[in-house]
Amino acid sequence: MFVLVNLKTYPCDPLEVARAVRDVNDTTDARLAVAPQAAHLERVAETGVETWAQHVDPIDYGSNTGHTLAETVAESGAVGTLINHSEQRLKLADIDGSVRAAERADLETVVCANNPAQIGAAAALGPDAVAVEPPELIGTGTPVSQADPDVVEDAVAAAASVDDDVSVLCGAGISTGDDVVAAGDLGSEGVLLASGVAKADDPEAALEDLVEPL
Ligand SMILES: O=C(CO)COP(=O)(O)O
Repeated sequence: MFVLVNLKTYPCDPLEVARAVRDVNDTTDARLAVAPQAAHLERVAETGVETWAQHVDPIDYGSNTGHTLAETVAESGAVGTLINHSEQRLKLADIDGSVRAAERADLETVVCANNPAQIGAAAALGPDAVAVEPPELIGTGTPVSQADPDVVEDAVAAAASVDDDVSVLCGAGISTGDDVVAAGDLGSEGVLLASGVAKADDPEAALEDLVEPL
């Protein structure tokens, strides 16, 4: 299972979480990675943890003030990027452009989507993976794998019907090892989570709990 920890703009110490993700990764067969804010990418990557960006823009080098260029993200040490997170929604053409920009920079891609229909559309753009995250469950602590198992199974079916090579993650409310196991049982190849680790008093303990049954 792939466990991708999105730090959003939570007021956590990104280096503390990065070191915890790195250290717990060394204890498990699961693959763990962290997605800090763009301004923290370089320092987080220097810890040796697998580092992802939260977003790249559908742009190339040039006059794009305030944008995030995929090549700069890669130079900062990221190996992948989220695209179209529920808190950073893009138009379809821009999702496509961001996937192409990430590919140009050799970044792995996870395109997020709200529901199975959008997952099918996202999979058609040829990312490495898609992630289904019902917005109403994000940050609630109520895991999508329990509250809405159909949405995960339907997302897996939607992606497979478009492109078998696109893996499916799920997210929203995931915070325990049981939630991760339930996600896997529904056909998900990984989970995307945030508050369960970024807002935990002890992020390393939270991560150990997440991977314990894997
Ligand atoms: O948006 C999410 C991950 O990108 C999910 O957030 P929570 O894990 O806080 O529900």
